[in-house]
Amino acid sequence: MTLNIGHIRYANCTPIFTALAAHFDCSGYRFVPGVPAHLNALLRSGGIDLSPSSSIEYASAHEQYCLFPELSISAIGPVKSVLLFSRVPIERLDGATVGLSAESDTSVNLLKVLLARKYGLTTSYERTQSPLTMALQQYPAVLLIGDAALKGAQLVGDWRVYDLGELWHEFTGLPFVFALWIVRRDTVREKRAELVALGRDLVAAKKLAYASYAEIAAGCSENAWLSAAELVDYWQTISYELTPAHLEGARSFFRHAFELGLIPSQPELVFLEELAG
Ligand SMILES: C=C(O[C@@H]1C=C(C(=O)O)C=C[C@H]1O)C(=O)O
Repeated sequence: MTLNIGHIRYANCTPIFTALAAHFDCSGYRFVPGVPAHLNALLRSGGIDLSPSSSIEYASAHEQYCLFPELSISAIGPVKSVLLFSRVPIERLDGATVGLSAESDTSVNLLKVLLARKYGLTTSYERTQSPLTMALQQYPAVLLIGDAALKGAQLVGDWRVYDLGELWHEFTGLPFVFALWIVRRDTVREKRAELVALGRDLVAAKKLAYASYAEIAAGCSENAWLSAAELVDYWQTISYELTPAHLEGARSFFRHAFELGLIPSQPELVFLEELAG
């Protein structure tokens, strides 16, 4: 039975997907590319079975989902690819309308939590698909994620750049979990054995990837716009683990999001192996 797996088409996912394809039998998998917001919608509707996807998507519909253990896309401090570009110091955004990446669901809510709780600001938000320099003519500040943020950081302009992983770490002292590996419970009922095998292979692929970042960087398409050394540095910045500290960071984010009315409830973090067969 085929497993339909979301593949975030960002550089942050390249190591694990490359290692999975290089070392494991992927003939039972169909990979569905997309940006996180698109993959979140596919997960919700059953268009895919599982994906590394926005942690807030898990929180928003957790009755439908469970998680793979030991895997995430997180940061313990700066992340390099979730950036607020701002024409004014962040403290001066009170009353402003901030432009938001249309690709993100977690980071837009992280920004809302930080501006409200760390800085005590009241702000409005609008989604935008405009390129950075155009968007910054329309909004005093713009949030980008993924490859668009990495590319934005290469531009020189009259703006400040705030790294949301770093701001969260300053605020809480905790890791921030941007993406979890989210699995539909429907799929667990139908394809548990395939999911267990994939979860095991992904953890092994992660470890193989750690040992071969330079080789993966040399062979991947992203090195057309980010040097191999910068890619390795980026992957070493990201934390792909899901330790108790990561879980504490996720719970803390969900608590703030719930208190601000951004999610309907505070979810339990339920893992695949905890679901009855
Ligand atoms: C670190 C990142 O984490 C991501 C951010 C996401 C979001 O904001 O919804 C979702 C998946 C991750 O790719 C990034 O994309 O730069």
